[in-house]
Amino acid sequence: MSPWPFTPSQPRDYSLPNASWSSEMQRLYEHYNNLCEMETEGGEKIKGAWRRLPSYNRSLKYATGGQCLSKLLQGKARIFTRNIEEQGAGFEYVVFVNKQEKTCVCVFQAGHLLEGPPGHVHGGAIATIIDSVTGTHATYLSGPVMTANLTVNYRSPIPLGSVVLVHSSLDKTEGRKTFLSCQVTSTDGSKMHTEATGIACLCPLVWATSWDSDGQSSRCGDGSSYCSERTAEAKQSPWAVGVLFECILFLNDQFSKTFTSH
Ligand SMILES: CCCCC/C=C\C/C=C\C/C=C\C/C=C\CCCC(=O)SCCNC(=O)CCNC(=O)[C@H](O)C(C)(C)COP(=O)(O)OP(=O)(O)OC[C@H]1O[C@@H](n2cnc3c(N)ncnc32)[C@H](O)[C@@H]1OP(=O)(O)O
Repeated sequence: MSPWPFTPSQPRDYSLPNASWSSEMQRLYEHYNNLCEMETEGGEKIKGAWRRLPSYNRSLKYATGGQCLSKLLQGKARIFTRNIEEQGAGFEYVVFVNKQEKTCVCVFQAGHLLEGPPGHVHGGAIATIIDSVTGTHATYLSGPVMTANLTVNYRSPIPLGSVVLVHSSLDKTEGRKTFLSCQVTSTDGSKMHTEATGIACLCPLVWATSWDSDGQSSRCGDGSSYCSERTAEAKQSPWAVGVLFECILFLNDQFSKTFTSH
């Protein structure tokens, strides 16, 4: 055992295949994964248009500088979609983004703990996966965001255990706001299960600090500036932002305790 309590551990990436994945889930994972890397005529491997985003079960633990404080302050916190231990019982999903097209696709297999109507996925679980995919997409494009608005239209029920595709696309950006559209379809695209639109709002702190030294805004609605590269993976967040978020969460917790104990 290490004498140092904050020794970094290797995070588990929850978006990699596991034994619960159906053959369809596995097939689609391989399909998009193959698009992440291309082979030239000379046999050289180059980056493809798509990129798989890793996924962890805690939001700040793996941010640079976040993992130390998160052991103290966020011991029991878990990302909602990754908090069921049993493989295949909850949300099994993997997210891929296409940087050039500013689109995003998630391969989603819904487990038995997500039941709503008998044999079908709960509407809240569908909204959750949509929120997670559009939130991840907006974060990739614009930086750390909060969902300000999510409008969901349920068109046809999703059978439990089935695999569906969650497509997210960028409609526009306006100041701090990123507007996205989302469709949940069958894997062959023939059936529309759910349609949604959402507005993700860049966190005030990030907005306030997203100015380059030359006075130009570096916020990145066009997905081309620095934040698109640094935000999708929490690992790449600046440590100061991680520490600040942890402190905000800690203070918030302390205030809540103070007010509920009287
Ligand atoms: C604690 C910090 C957490 C930070 C997270 C950091 C990193 C994330 C990292 C990785 C993410 C990876 C994966 C994502 C996975 C899951 C995603 C889950 C996402 C969620 O599950 S997240 C929880 C639910 N979410 C909330 O809990 C938000 C509660 N809310 C607020 O925190 C405020 O409401 C806020 C911040 C949204 C805005 O507040 P504010 O004070 O900063 O700014 P303000 O009100 O001025 O709005 C600015 C402009 O947005 C327009 N606007 C505002 N609200 C609107 C609405 N509803 N409809 C249409 N437009 C709206 C205004 O009209 C104005 O527009 P304009 O600039 O044009 O005037």
